[in-house]
Amino acid sequence: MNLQASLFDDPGPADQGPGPGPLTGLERVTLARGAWVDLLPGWMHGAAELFEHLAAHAPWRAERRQMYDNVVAVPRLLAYYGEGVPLPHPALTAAREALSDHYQPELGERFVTSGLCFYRDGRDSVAWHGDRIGRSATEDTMVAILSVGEPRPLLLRPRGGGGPTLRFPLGHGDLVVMGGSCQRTWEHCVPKTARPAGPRISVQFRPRGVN
Ligand SMILES: O=C(O)CCC(=O)C(=O)O
Ligand SMILES: [Fe+2]
Repeated sequence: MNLQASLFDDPGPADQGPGPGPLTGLERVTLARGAWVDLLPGWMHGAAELFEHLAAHAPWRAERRQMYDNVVAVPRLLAYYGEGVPLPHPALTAAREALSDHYQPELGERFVTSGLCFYRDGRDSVAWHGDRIGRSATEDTMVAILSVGEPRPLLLRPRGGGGPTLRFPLGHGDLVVMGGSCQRTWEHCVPKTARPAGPRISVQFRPRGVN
């Protein structure tokens, strides 16, 4: 059999569309103050196809927020899927369920909500914050983030200072999970950049009551 024929005969993973790989390669980085992050580059297969699907089909909203005396545009597009609301691609459902199965023994519950952010270019960003609305203000929890599209750095620093800023470039199907006290004792951001930056979509999976 020649190579060409064998390639056409083999319905490899690429023919099955986007989907998450195994979570066996996860690597944990232990941070100070009871926080940690788990990392798995390239977890989502077909990440480019998934990016195109989400960019075209998620119900993107451009939000505006009161900022002191002004109403300003939130510098990214947002979409949100609450508990029980079907996700816009089966690869995201598979990702959420795989994460839930993997982390349930440690987390004690499942990931149920999905927030999406679309960073169209380097002017889009999210400022320093912890996801501290709800139970995460007082309890350890986890927020799992899948990134598709071009990489943008996710930065982490201890809340209130006292340590170096860590930098994780995330895109192309990469997974990061922030765990332990990370939302209370650390902050994260995706900074603006003057350098050319291609579009990135992040999908944040969270347990009930964590925002
Ligand atoms: O886009 C990201 O990776 C981070 C998004 C984020 O921190 C949030 O939506 O709370
Ligand atoms: Fe966040």
